[in-house]
Amino acid sequence: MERLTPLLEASGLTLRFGGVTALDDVGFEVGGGELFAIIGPNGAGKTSIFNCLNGVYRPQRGTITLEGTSLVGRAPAAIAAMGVARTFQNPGLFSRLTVVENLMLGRHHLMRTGFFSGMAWWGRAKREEIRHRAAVEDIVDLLELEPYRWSPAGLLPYGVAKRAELGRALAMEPKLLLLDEPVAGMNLEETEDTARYLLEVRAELGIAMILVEHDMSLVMDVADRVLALDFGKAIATGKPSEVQHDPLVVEAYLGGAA
Ligand SMILES: Nc1ncnc2c1ncn2[C@@H]1O[C@H](COP(=O)(O)OP(=O)(O)OP(=O)(O)O)[C@@H](O)[C@H]1O
Repeated sequence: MERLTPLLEASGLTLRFGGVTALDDVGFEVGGGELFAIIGPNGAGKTSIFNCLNGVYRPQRGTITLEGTSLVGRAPAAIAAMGVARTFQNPGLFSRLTVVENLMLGRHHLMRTGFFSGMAWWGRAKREEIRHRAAVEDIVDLLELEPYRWSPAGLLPYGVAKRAELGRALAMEPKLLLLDEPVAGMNLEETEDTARYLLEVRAELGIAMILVEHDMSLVMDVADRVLALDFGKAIATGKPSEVQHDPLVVEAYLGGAA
């Protein structure tokens, strides 16, 4: 039977910093529309994987392909333009701009019309503007950002700022979204809201997501599959319930807590 090509394929990833091996022969695949989580104790290599995926680090060995096209050696901006978006632990919004303006900026790379061509082709520029505004409105609806649409991002409560940052990443219309600890610093209610929004993004938009997260209950609730890392090595991959009970994973976490 013919095997479908996964959206993202990483194989043999090895990343060293001097004597430290941050990633040691790590491989995984993410399918279209899949919510894939990466877990592991502090220093296990989770952030290093994100930095390899988005071109901040170049692994010494291994391959990464998005729809069959290699990402290794490409600059972060080129990888973003290929459809890989990322959110950060601390929201990186423009604090003086409103939520809607921040979301519009997320669409900047999709905008074709510059100022002068906009003057010459007013009709086309107008149609493009309407299309971008409609796409932003869909995200405002999906993430329930309506009450905050005119608020400067710098004045948003923390949980809402993280949601607006998710919105800005979605506005890029990515194929793959990298979420770096999306519930770090959130209270229980904000965490539950985030879980709901992530599930809605998957259901409504079908965007594949990779989630790095310390909050195990969130991972267990939302992830389709989980990769567990320890000391830069992949120690388990599978359904959340399988990985949670894997002896190597239990040992890695208990070892870390001892
Ligand atoms: N720029 C760097 N220079 C030197 N060592 C690094 C660098 N980045 C990461 N490392 C090392 O690589 C290893 C993996 O780090 P990484 O940040 O990927 O882990 P992590 O799983 O994301 O940890 P945390 O949960 O604490 O964020 C660690 O030993 C770390 O000290």
